[in-house]
Amino acid sequence: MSLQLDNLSVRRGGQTVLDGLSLPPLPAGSLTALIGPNGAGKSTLIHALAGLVPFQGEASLQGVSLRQLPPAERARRVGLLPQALPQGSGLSVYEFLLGGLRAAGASAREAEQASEAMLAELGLLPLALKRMDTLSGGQRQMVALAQALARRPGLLLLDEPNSALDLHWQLTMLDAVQRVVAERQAVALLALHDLNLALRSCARVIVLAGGRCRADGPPQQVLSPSLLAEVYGVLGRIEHSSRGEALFVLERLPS
Ligand SMILES: Nc1ncnc2c1ncn2[C@@H]1O[C@H](COP(=O)(O)OP(=O)(O)OP(=O)(O)O)[C@@H](O)[C@H]1O
Repeated sequence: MSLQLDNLSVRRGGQTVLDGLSLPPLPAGSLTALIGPNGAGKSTLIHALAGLVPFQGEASLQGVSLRQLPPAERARRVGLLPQALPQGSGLSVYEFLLGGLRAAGASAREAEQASEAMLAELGLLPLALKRMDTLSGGQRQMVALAQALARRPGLLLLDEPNSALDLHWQLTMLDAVQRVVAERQAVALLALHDLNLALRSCARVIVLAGGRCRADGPPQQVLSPSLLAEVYGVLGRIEHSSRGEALFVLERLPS
């Protein structure tokens, strides 16, 4: 499985938001971070790949054009965690997961098994019978991610999956994403602002700015002080802890 983007462009509101994006294939089995400043086009790329925003050019998963997939097949193959989370509803968490799986074509029995297994794997069983409209923002994000993961799609598109999560849940969720992606040999693209999570969990980082790819490669190579200054307008650097972990240090604005 791999995801190929070739000359992908998106116009929104009369502006070119993604400008002829071509990338070496995104591999299966590991996480790719999509980083870049606010307004760079990260969510737009994720929405285009999920079929929510029209695009020019080509995007194909294992040689199959995403644009040509019928909606039901696309729902089966592509799992999306949007930045704007589902609003509360009267559904229970368990029913919400079941609904996502059924919409992606699972039988009732498959949906029940996959929902229970994913809630158990993520430690979310205590929330199973809670109504969606009684959850906190972070709990809703966990449940929406659980729904995307439970379907075990070939392409996972996660838009800031950790933005509402506390430290424990950030690691729980990213580790679960890594497990599912490795087991399923799925392609995973995660829009992230937290460079330390990109360093910890992602094999590759794509830096978007102004709708174009400014850098692409292993995080420790890509996240150089000069790139951070150019793309974000900040002074920052990567340091290594005494245990060898790469850590991003945000210093200050340039004087
Ligand atoms: N529905 C829309 N209509 C018109 N323009 C839009 C729409 N959604 C986004 N844009 C524009 O597209 C550009 C890219 O937005 P996008 O949300 O993809 O950026 P992003 O990199 O995800 O930003 P952030 O980090 O702030 O979430 C921005 O200039 C934004 O104003």
